[in-house]
Amino acid sequence: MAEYSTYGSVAVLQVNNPPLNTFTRHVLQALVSGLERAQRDPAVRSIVIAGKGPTFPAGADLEELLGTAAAPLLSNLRMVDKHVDTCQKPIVCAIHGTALGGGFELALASHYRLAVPSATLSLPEVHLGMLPGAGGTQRLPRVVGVKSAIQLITSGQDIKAQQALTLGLVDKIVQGDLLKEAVSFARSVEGRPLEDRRISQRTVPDADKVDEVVEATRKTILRKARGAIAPLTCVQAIQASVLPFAAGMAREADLMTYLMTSWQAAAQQYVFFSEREVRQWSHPRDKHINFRTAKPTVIKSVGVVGAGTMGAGITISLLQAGLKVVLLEVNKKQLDKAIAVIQKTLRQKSASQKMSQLTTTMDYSQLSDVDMVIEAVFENLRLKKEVFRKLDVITKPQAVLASNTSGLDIDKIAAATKRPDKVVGTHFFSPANVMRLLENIYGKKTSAETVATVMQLATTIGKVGVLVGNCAGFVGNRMLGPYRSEALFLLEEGVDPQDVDRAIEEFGFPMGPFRMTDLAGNDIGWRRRIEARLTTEHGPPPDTPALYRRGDRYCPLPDMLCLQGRLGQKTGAGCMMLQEAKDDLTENIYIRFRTDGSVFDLRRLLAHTKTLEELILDLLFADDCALLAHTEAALMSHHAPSMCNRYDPGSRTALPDPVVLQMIQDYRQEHGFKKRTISSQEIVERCLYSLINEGFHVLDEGIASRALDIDVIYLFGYGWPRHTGGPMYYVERVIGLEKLLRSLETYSARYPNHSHLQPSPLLRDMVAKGGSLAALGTTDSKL
Ligand SMILES: CCCCCCC[C@H](O)CC(=O)SCCNC(=O)CCNC(=O)[C@H](O)C(C)(C)COP(=O)([O-])OP(=O)([O-])OC[C@H]1O[C@@H](n2cnc3c(N)ncnc32)[C@H](O)[C@@H]1OP(=O)([O-])[O-]
Ligand SMILES: NC(=O)c1ccc[n+]([C@@H]2O[C@H](COP(=O)([O-])OP(=O)(O)OC[C@H]3O[C@@H](n4cnc5c(N)ncnc54)[C@H](O)[C@@H]3O)[C@@H](O)[C@H]2O)c1
Repeated sequence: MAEYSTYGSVAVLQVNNPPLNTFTRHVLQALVSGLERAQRDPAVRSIVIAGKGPTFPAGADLEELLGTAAAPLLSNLRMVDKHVDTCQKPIVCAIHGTALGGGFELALASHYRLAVPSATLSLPEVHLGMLPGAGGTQRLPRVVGVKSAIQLITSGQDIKAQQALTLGLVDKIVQGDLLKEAVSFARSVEGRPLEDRRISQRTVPDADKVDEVVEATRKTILRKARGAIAPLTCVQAIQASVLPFAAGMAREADLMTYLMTSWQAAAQQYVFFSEREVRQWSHPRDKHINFRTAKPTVIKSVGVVGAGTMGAGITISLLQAGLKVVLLEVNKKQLDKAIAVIQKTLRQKSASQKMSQLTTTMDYSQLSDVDMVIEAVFENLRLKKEVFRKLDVITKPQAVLASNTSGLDIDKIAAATKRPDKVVGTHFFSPANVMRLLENIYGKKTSAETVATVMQLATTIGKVGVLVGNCAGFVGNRMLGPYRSEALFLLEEGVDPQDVDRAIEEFGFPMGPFRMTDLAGNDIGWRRRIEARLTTEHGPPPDTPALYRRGDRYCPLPDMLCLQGRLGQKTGAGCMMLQEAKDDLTENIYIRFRTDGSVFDLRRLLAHTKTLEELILDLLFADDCALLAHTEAALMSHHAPSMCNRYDPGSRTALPDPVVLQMIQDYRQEHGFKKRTISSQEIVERCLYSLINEGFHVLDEGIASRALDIDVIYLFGYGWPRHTGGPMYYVERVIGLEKLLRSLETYSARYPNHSHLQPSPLLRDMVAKGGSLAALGTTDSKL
């Protein structure tokens, strides 16, 4: 637990609790005993504390901190702190690996800190809904000042050894044998006075500015982590660092107790463990196929097809993980743009050697040797099938073929190949090199080996892979459907898009549904609805009532906006919408054919001949890249106005757009909707409860095997606020399943045509029988 040895006058205490040397009560007890022994032994004149194996202690053991062992753990932790802080012999911490939380706090309580260059230090407790409760909020500001301490503690960010040296958090970077160096360092400081080495005895350097700093950061925190109590509580504790040390420690302890007993701490710790548990996947249809039994294929090289927004991001992720990538694109201009984006991003990460792992091409035969292909072409089934047919012929037979589709049928795509067992969905989220989620979708014929391969790929590239079944929209986008519909219905009844966004953002989302649609592009959903024949490029399908589709309520407002060319703010850089362009609804889209230089009005072409998708497909399969480039350039030069908001040039701040507000008002009048006042609570409930209700359907159908899979998808892919634990956790632990059921019953009685408000049978069943979401997925009953 903590091995004791001596090297002449130096006692060495090595924490040995593999794999992370976390502090359990027994480890701490062993540390206390070791410190007492070293203090008692007159031959010992200095002490070194280190971690055995791969790391210095990574903090308190969460299983114990959260369980019944919390009290002895905490009392032992305080005892260690006291022993270290008052020790009359110099204590040197020798840091390697990750000195996190309580581990870093132990180091701060010691007199000297040495670290290897690769060491990382951090106080990540805020991510667990807590604060650094072993003196971290009191000692860190005494070294780096209140301003930096607030920044480091409320972000929980990593501090690399070199930065720690600059900040004065470590005294020396050790290049050679850490333990040997630490022992010799300890020997060199024996007998020196210790009072000025005790951080607890120092004063906070920027104490006079504390109120000013706190006020400024409080605003940022309120904006960035709306609804989360831990960051603000951390600030309160740090604020107390200007008090005498003992008073500050007492304040820290009180605030820590408050946080540890909060529902948010429990929610965030659930998130921590769920993020790890999703790796322990099992095939929902056959539990014998799981992370233990299925062996992944080794992937060393990956082909990426399509160098658009997603293709470029996916390529960056793969290169950063050290994989070889062949990036294929049919549009030369787009390829050049993607290369520039990739180069720039990797340069920022000073990873120039990674560029040498990239081959770019417009020739499919270059994919003949890759271990896997990830397709990221336009979201069109016909095109994707065509691409997979081609890939099936060109790539080696054992290569895995994955699609980054946002929701198309994986089985239909697989059917275009002679290797459906090797076809799988790998749904990345935009920006693909930043967003942590990888939603992996197995089809009917996807083999266990293929599933294991893409789940392993997620880990290799630092993503959180979640395995889900195949259905329209899979888990994430399918659940988003009802949420978006309900947001639109709220517009009909009287609220403005900004009201909906505000309510959802106050709940904790970084962006409400309308700002999100503006950012992603309103045309994405429009194309999907056109493909699903819910609408057409010219308006509702013939003989279709304006407000109904297939018997269900339908809000055509987004289609109407698209028809007016209000396609939303494109995600590409510098694509802010301009007011002048937005009001020009008569603007046309032109295609210039290279062959004869003639210009066609795309709208007229669409009206008389084909759909936009079909037209683009024809152009693609004309195998004339220059022609495609012209088409895309023409499409891009069209200044599409935003859907609901106005964006001043160069700004991302969404402003209400009077044109849209007027349009909604006219729409209400035309369809006889009476405007009424709607509370934020109703907005949040109707949007989020309908999303969560769909989550119950997803579980019922076995599309997701566990509630935690859904939570992880929403936390890592959709910006669901982390402090609430995810949609399913939140509803079960905070709202209560019974309350959810009653609310859905009330809303569905009021809106009988909103089918997504009808409570799911699984929810009813669970409320009736008192079942728990956590227990779902541990039996095969529903799968
Ligand atoms: C008045 C009150 C006083 C209170 C005093 C409070 C003291 C202090 O302020 C509180 C803390 O220290 S809070 C703590 C502050 N510290 C943190 O927040 C550190 C959190 N940990 C991490 O950030 C990462 O695990 C590392 C970067 C350490 C390693 O990353 P990696 O190499 O990718 O490895 P991996 O896959 O991530 O983990 C491997 C296995 O270990 C498991 N496990 C991990 N940490 C655990 C823990 N603390 N515990 C238990 N288990 C923990 C993990 O679940 C996984 O289990 P599985 O069964 O194999 O799935
Ligand atoms: N953009 C998002 O937010 C997002 C998120 C998740 C998933 N997706 C999915 O990822 C896929 C790509 O989306 P995107 O946003 O990157 O699209 P995009 O329009 O930015 O890029 C698509 C690229 O594919 C290229 N392409 C078209 N046909 C090709 C072919 N036959 N061979 C090679 N390249 C071809 C196009 O030239 C274009 O550069 C879609 O299936 C989409 O649904 C998108």
